[in-house]
Amino acid sequence: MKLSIESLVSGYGLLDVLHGVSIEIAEGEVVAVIGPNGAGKSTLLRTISGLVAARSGTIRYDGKEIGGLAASEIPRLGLVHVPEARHVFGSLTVEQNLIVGASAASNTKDRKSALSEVYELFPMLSQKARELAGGLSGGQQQMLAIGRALMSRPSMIMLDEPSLGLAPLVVEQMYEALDGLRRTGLTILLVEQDVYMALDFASRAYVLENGTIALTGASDVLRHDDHVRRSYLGI
Ligand SMILES: Nc1ncnc2c1ncn2[C@@H]1O[C@H](COP(=O)(O)OP(=O)(O)OP(=O)(O)O)[C@@H](O)[C@H]1O
Repeated sequence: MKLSIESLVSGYGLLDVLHGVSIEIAEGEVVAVIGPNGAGKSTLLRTISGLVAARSGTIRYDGKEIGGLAASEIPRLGLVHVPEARHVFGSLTVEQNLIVGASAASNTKDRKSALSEVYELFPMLSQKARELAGGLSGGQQQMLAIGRALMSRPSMIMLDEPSLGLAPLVVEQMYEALDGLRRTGLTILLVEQDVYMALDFASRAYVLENGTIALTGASDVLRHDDHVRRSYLGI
């Protein structure tokens, strides 16, 4: 397994948010986590990437326990997280923002080839390379945040609600761009409130409710599940 999480408990202060979550993602899989507001989806990604400490349970990445590692060590293992808040540097150009994402250990040649890979995936970023990131639209900033994460050449990426705050047409454009990313064979864990988009994009999904996995299955099966239809698809 690429990522294997067992009985994960985590939270903030006195509050437990995840109450024993177990999920598995194989190499090259595209998996979504869906669920209502406050279910703990972002907390799950933050715990995997070391921003929130796990209270118990195990998190294995490429077979290695990463549960106790610092947030700065995890991207070095090839696992990157694009958080909900995009945090692009508005006063830097698009290209400068991308360079910030390159691994500190990389040399100029590595950076150049990482840049051209990102530009190939997201041609819009290449067209706007010399423009200030602050002038980009929300959707373009989201793509920049994803492009920046790709600069370290990860083997797995976690995306937290890439559609948040974007107009429906922009969401569709962004998922078209993400389709190229999926076709590279990268392992992807996607947290998404837009359940239609999530089930279209991922081959499998977990439904997280109140900090526990309520349901899991292939996207095609979940799309026809009564609970998913009633609670998330409004059918
Ligand atoms: N930094 C924090 N400190 C304390 N409580 C937090 C913090 N971040 C989130 N929470 C609480 O943890 C619970 C789960 O939040 P989380 O953001 O993981 O949910 P979510 O499923 O991602 O929902 P959303 O889609 O609203 O982001 C919520 O009750 C939230 O209020």
